[in-house]
Amino acid sequence: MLSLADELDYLRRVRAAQNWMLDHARMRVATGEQIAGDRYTAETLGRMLKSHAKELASSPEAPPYFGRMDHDGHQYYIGRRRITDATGTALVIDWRAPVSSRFYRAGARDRLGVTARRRYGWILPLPTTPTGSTPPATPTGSALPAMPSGSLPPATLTGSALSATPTGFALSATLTGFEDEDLLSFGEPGRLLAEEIERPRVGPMRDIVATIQPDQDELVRTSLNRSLCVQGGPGTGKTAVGLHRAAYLLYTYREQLKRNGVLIIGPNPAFLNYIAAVLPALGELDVRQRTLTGLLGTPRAPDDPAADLIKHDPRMAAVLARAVRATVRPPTGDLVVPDGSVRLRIPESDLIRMVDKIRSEDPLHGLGRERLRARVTALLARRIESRGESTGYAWTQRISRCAPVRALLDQAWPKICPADLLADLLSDTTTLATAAAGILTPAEQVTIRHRRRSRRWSAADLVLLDEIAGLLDHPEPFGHIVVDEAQDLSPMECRVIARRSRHGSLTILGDLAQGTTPWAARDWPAHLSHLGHPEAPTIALTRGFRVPAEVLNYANRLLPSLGVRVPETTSFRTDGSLTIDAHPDVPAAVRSALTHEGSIAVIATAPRLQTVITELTAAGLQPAITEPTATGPQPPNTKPTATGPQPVSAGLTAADPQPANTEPNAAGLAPVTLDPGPDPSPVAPRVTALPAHLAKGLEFDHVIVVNPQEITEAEPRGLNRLYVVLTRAVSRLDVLTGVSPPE
Ligand SMILES: Nc1ncnc2c1ncn2[C@@H]1O[C@H](COP(=O)(O)OP(=O)(O)OP(=O)(O)O)[C@@H](O)[C@H]1O
Repeated sequence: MLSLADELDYLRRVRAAQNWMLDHARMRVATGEQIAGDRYTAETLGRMLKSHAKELASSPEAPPYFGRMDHDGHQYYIGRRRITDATGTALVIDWRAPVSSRFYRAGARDRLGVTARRRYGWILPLPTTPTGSTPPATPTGSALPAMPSGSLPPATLTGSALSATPTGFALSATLTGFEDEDLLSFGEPGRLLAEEIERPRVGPMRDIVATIQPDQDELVRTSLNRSLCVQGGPGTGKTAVGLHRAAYLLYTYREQLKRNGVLIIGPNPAFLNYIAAVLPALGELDVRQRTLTGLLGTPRAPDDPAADLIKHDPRMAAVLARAVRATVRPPTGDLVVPDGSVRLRIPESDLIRMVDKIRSEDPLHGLGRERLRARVTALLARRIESRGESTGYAWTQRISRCAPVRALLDQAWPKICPADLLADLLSDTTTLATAAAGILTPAEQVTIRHRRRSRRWSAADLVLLDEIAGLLDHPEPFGHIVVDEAQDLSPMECRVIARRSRHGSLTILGDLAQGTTPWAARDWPAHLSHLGHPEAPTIALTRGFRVPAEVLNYANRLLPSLGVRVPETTSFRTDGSLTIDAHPDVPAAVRSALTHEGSIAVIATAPRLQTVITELTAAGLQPAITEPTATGPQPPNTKPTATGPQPVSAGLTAADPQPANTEPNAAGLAPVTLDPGPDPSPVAPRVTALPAHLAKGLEFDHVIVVNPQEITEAEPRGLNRLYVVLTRAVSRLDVLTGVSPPE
C-alpha cells in the first residue's frame, strides 16, 4: 500500500506527465503546420492534432485521477483521461478502459480479482473573479469532496490531509485525502460516495465517473450495437448514465462513430444548458446536443392542443405516406426521345407497367424517381444497341436528363417539396379527405385543417414536415442517439428519432410516471416500436441519488394514481426534510430556505407564479425567474442549479455564449428577467421562480412548491406534473398547500 509520501510523489509525476503531454501536443501542432503533403492529408492531420491539444488543455483544473485499484499485481490509477509520461508509461488509465470496469464493479460477492480499492478526495479552485483575483479553493466541481484533516474514518489509511501544489496548471485541483475501502464490505457505499451524493448542488450537472455504481456501469458499457431503454424513477441517474454511455461509446468505438457521431436529445434548452458541461469534462467535445425543436427548426405558429393531438398520432404517418404516394401518377402518352437522326419511343403501356413495378417495390419517393429515370434510360439504350450502335457514359448522361425524360418524370413521379405538400394537404379539403379517408374521421380532418394555405408551422407541423422529408430521402444518420425524457415523445416524434438511427443504436431514458405530455407513453414496448428499436431491453433503475427518502416516500404516494406501472424508487439518502404547511407564506419559506446552503426553487403554476414573484419582490426577495411566453417555454434565466453568490443578471441570457455544441436559444425562447424596478438589488440571487412545466430534469437543493392542487388541476396529467415537481429536491422540500390541502 502506498504511503502519504508515495502518493504525493506519484501526484508530482502525474502532473509532470500532464504538462509534458500538453507541451508535446502543442509542439506537434506547430510542426504539423510545416509538414508538406497534399492539402487533404495536411488538413486532416492538423485538425486531429489541434483537437487532441484542445482536449488536453480543456478542464486543466480537473483532478487527474479519482481512484486506484490493485489487480493482478498491478496498481492502476483511474482518471477521466489516460496520462502517459515521456517514456510512454501509462500513469493514469482512462475510466473507460476495459480494466477500469473492475474498479466500479468489484463487490463483496465478487471481487473480480481486485485486492484493494482507494478513492481520492480533491478540492477545486474557484474560477477567477471578474476583478482578476482568485478566491480560495472550495470543495466543489468534478471531484470527490474534500476530506477534512483528522476526521477520516478508522478504516482509511490517511492520517492527515494532503496538499500538493501542482506545477504547470495554474488552477489545479488539490489532493486532500484518500479513503481505502474495507475489503469485507466491498461494494458498500463509502464515505466519499455518500458525501458526493449529499453535497449541495452548485452550478451545472457534473460527471459521476468517480462514483459510478455497478448497475450503472453495466448500462454505460453496453456495446454500440445494442439499444437500451432505461426506466428509472426520479434521480436514479438516467441522465448521468446516458451521458456517460455516450462518452464510453465514443472512446471504445471511435473509428465507427467518427463518420456519423453521437447525438443527445433533451427536452428543452434549459436542460441542455444544465447537462452541457458533462461530456466536455470527459474529453468529448464533439457530441451534438439538441432539443427536438433544435433538430427540426423553430416553430412560427402557436400550438393548437386539439389539432396537435391528431398531428402527433401515429395514424398521421399513414396519411402522409398516402399523400406522397398520390403524387405518383400513370404516365400519359408515349415517350419520344430524338437522338440524332432517330426518334426513340417507349409506348405509354410500357411506361405504365414500369411505374407500377417501381411502386410495388415501395422505394423512398426520391429514390423511386431516380429508379424510373434509370429504367427509362436503360430501355432507350437497349433500343439503340439493338440497332448495333453503342451507348456510353456521355450518352446515358445526356439522355437521362433530356427534356422529354424530365417531362415524363415531372408528370409521373414529380419532385416533392415537403412544405408545399403539407400546405396543400392541410388547406385543401379534397386533398386531405383523399389522403385521410379511412384513417382520420371527418371531424378529425376538420380539426387539423388550416384555414388558409400557410407556411407558418407549429411544432407539430414541423414533425409532419420531417415525416414527409423522411418519405423522400434518408435524413442524416447518427451512430448512436441518447434520448432523455423519452416518455414525453409522441409516436410521431419517436419516428423523427427512429429515422436517424436506422443503422445505429439508441439509449432511451425515461420514466413513465413522469410523462406529462398529452401523448406521453403509458408502456415501453409500443414506444420502443415507434422509436424503431422494439428489441431494446427495458432495464429499471430504482435507487435514487437525488431525492431524500422522506421526500421520495411522500411523492411515491402519488404513484398508484398516475396510470402507469413502474417500480417504486427507494432513496440512497436519509438526510432530507419535508415540511407541509397549510398556510402558504412564500416569503417566510424562502427566508428560512436561505439559511441553508445551495439552490432554491419556488415552483407553482405559471399564473400563480406571477403572484408569488410580486409577493417575493415586495418582501425584498426578488428571485431569478423563468416564465413562458406566447411562443413557448423558456429556459431559466439563472441556470437551473445556479447557486451561490451570483447576481440575477448572471443568469443565462440570449446574448450569453452558449455551451459548446448545444443549440443557441431559439428565437422566442429568450429568457425574461423581471423588471427590477427602481431598486434592482437582487436580494435572493440563488432563488429561482420556476413554472411547474419547466421543472423537468432539473434539481435544486431546496424546493418550495406553492399550491400543489393548482398544479394537478392545470392540465390533464397534472398529477404526473406534481410528481415531477416534488422530486426536484436534493435536500429539502416545503409544500405550501394553500387553503384546500390536496389528498
Ligand atoms: N453514481 C452516482 N454518483 C454520484 N451521483 C450520482 C450518481 N448517479 C446519479 N447521481 C446524481 O444524482 C442526481 C440525479 O441524477 P440524474 O439527473 O441523472 O437522474 P434522472 O434519473 O435523470 O432524474 P430525473 O428523472 O428526475 O430527471 C444528479 O445530481 C446525479 O449527478
